[in-house]
Amino acid sequence: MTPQTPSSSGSDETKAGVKSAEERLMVAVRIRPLKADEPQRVLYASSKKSVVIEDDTDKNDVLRHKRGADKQYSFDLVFAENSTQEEVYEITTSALVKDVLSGYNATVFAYGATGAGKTYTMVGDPTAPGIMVRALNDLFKAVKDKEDQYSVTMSYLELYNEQIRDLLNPSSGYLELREDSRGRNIQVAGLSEISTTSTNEVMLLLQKGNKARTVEPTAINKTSSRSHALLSVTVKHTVPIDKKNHLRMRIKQGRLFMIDLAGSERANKTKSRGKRLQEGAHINRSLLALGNCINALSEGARYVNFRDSKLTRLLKEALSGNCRTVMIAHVSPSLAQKEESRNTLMYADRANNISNKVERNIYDVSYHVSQYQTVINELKNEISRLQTKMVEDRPRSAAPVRLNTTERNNEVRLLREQIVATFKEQMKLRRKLMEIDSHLLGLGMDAERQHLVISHWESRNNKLRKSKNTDGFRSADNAGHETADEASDGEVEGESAVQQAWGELADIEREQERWSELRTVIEQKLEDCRQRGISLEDKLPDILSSDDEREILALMCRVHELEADKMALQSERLVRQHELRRRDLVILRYDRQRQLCEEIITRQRQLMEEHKLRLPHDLLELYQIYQQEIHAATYADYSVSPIVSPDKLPPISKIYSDPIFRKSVSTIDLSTSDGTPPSSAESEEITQGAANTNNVDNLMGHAISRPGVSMRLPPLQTPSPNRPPKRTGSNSNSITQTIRRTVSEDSITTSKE
Ligand SMILES: Nc1ncnc2c1ncn2[C@@H]1O[C@H](COP(=O)(O)OP(=O)(O)OP(=O)(O)O)[C@@H](O)[C@H]1O
Repeated sequence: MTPQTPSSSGSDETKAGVKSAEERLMVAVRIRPLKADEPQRVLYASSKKSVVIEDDTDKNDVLRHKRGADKQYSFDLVFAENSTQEEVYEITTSALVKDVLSGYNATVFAYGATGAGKTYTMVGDPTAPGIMVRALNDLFKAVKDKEDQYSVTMSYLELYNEQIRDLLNPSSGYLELREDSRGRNIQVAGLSEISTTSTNEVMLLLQKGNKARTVEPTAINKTSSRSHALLSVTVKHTVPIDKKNHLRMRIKQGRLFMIDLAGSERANKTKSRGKRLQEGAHINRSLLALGNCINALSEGARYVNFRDSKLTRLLKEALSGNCRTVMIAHVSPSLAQKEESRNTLMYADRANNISNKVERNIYDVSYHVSQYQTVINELKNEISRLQTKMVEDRPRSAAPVRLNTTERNNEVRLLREQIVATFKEQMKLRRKLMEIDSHLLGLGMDAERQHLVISHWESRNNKLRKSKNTDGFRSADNAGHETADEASDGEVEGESAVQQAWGELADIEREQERWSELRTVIEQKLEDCRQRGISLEDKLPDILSSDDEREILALMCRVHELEADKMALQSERLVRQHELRRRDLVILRYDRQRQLCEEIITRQRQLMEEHKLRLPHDLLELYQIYQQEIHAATYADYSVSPIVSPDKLPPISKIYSDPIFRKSVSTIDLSTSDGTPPSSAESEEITQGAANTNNVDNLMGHAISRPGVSMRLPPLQTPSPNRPPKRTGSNSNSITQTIRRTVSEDSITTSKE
C-alpha cells in the first residue's frame, strides 16, 4: 500500500484500461492562531509532522503533574499557527486539482471543533481566500482556452439538520438522496449542476452559495457554520484516443469534492439552547456516524455502515471508494478547547489508517470500436499461435502413409471443413458476446436515465410542495386555490412518474443480471469451441504430411487475417458513423442555443419598445450583422446540413419592423417550400406581421420565406411543467437512446453479415 501523496498524478494507464492503486488517506492538522481573549496556549506544532498537547496540570502539584504528561501526535502534515492560506492550499490540494484534471476523483474535507478554523481554511475571506476559491481558480486556469476539450460542472449543497439544500438554488427546498439497490451511485435528486467555463461566474456562484449557508453565532464562534457544506466540481476531458486518428475519442472524468464540515461541539460550551441545541444534536449525530465509519475503515472492517447519516452516505465514495482524499483536522491552541482538540487529534489519528483504491476514470466513447479491437486482438493471437505451429516440426504417426490418396484427400477435406466450421462458430459466439456487451451498456445507460427522471421529478415535487405551502398562507382567493390544486395535480403526477421510474429501474437491474448470466454462458461456449479447434489441429500430424499440415495451417492463418481485416473495416465505419452522429448532436445543441438567443433578443427588444428606449446606433448595427449572419448561415447550411432544418433559422422577427432593416425585409421572397407562391392569406399574414411594430410575438409565429425556403417559425420548446416525461425521457434522452440503439443495431447487422 502506498501512502497517499497529494502529487500522485501521472501516466499510469495500462493497455487494458486503467491501473488502480491502494492509497492511504492523507491527514493534515492545522492549528489556528490563539485569539486575544483566549487564556493560555496548550497545543503547538512540535515539527512539520507532529503536534503536542501540553500537560496543563499545576506544576506545583507534583503528584498530579507526574501522572499527566505532554502528549505528541504524528500526522502526514502539521500546519503551525503562522501557516498561510496559500501554503495550506499548495501542500494539501493543488496536486489534487491536477489529479482531477487527469481523471481522478479527489476529496478534501475540513474537520474540527466549532471555531477551530474549518471555514477559514475552506472558504477564507477576500484578503485570504481559502481552498475552495484557490482550487476553482486553478481548475479554470488549466482549462482556459481549451473549452473544446474540457467541460466543467459544479454543484454546492448544504446538509443542515439532516436535510439537503441546494446552495446554488436555495429556493428549491429540501432535496432527496438517492442510491441504487446496492447502495451505489449516490445522487442528490434535483441538485443544480451548473456548467460553466468562466472563472468569474464560478466565483460569483461560490459567493452566492456561501451566503446561502446557514450561519449562526454561538458562544464560541460568532459566525458558526451550522451545516456541512459540500462543493463538487466535475471536469470532463475529451481527447482523441490516438494522435493520428481524431475520430476515436476518450473521456477522462475527474471530480473534486471540497467539504467544510460543521463543527463538533459540546452544548454546554456553545451555550446552545432550543434551535441551536437541536442543530448541535444533528451535527454531532452525523459526525458520530462519520467517526464510526472512520473507526471501522481504519480497523479494516469488512462491513462499514455508511447508512447511519446522510453525511456518511455522501462521503462514502471519498472514504472507501475510488478517491484520493485529504482530511484537514483543525484545532485551537487554546486551553479552553483542549478537550475538543484532543478529540479531533484522536479522530484524525484514526483516519490516518484508512486507505482507498484509486483509479482514473476513463471511458471510451467509442466503446463498440474497442469491442471490435478486442476481437481483432484475439484473431491476431490465433494467427501467431497458428504461425508457431507451422514452423514447429511435430512428431507424426505412420497413419498418413497407410492411407491411399482418395482416403487421404477425403480425410483432409473433412478435417479442413471441421476446422473451418469451428472457426465460424467461434466468430458467431464472439459477435454474440459483442451484442451482449452492447446491450449491457445500453441497460446501464437506461438505468442512468431512470435516475435522472427520478431526480427531475423529485426536485419538481419539492418545488410544488413549497409553492403549495406558500399559497396556503395567502388569502383564500380563487386564484390561490387554483394554484394549490394545480400543484397537487402536479405532485400526484410526479409521484406516479417517480414510482414508474423506480419500477423500470428494478426491471432494468433484473435484465442486467439476466444478460450478465447469459454472457458467462456464451463466454464458456466460446472457450469450449476454441479448445475443440485446437484439438482438431492437433489431429493433423496423425493423418497429414508436414507439408499438407502447413498448407492447412497457412489457410487457417489467411482466414483469420481476412476476418481481422473485415473487423477493422467495420470498426472504422462505426467510428465514422459515431463521429457524424456526434457532430449532428453538436449542431442540434448550437441550434437550440441560437433559438434561445433569438427569444432573449426579441423579448429584450419588445421591452425596449414598450419603454420607448432609443437603441444606440452600434447596437442596431449589431442586429444587422446578426441578421446577415443568420441569412448567410441559412444559405450555407441548407445545402450541406440535413440535420439543421432551414425553418429553424429565423431572423429576429422584430427587426423587420425597424427602418434600418426594412431593406432586408423587402428582399424576402414570399414563396413556399415547394417553390409555389404563398397563399394570399399567408402573404397577408407576413405583411401584416412585418408591419405590426408593436407585436413581436405575432411575428415569431408567422411564416417567413427566403428564396426557395419557406419557414414557419417554431416556438421555443419549453417543456410543460406538468407533463410527465415519456418513457424515453427528454429530447436529449431520446437522442441518446437513438444513438445507442443504432450502434447496437450496427453490431447486430454486422453479425448477420
Ligand atoms: N488560520 C487562521 N488564521 C487567522 N484567523 C483564523 C484562522 N483560523 C480561524 N480563524 C478565525 O477564527 C474564527 C473561527 O474560524 P472559523 O469560522 O473558520 O471556524 P469553524 O471551525 O469553521 O467554526 P464552526 O464549526 O463553528 O463554523 C474566525 O473568525 C476566523 O477568521
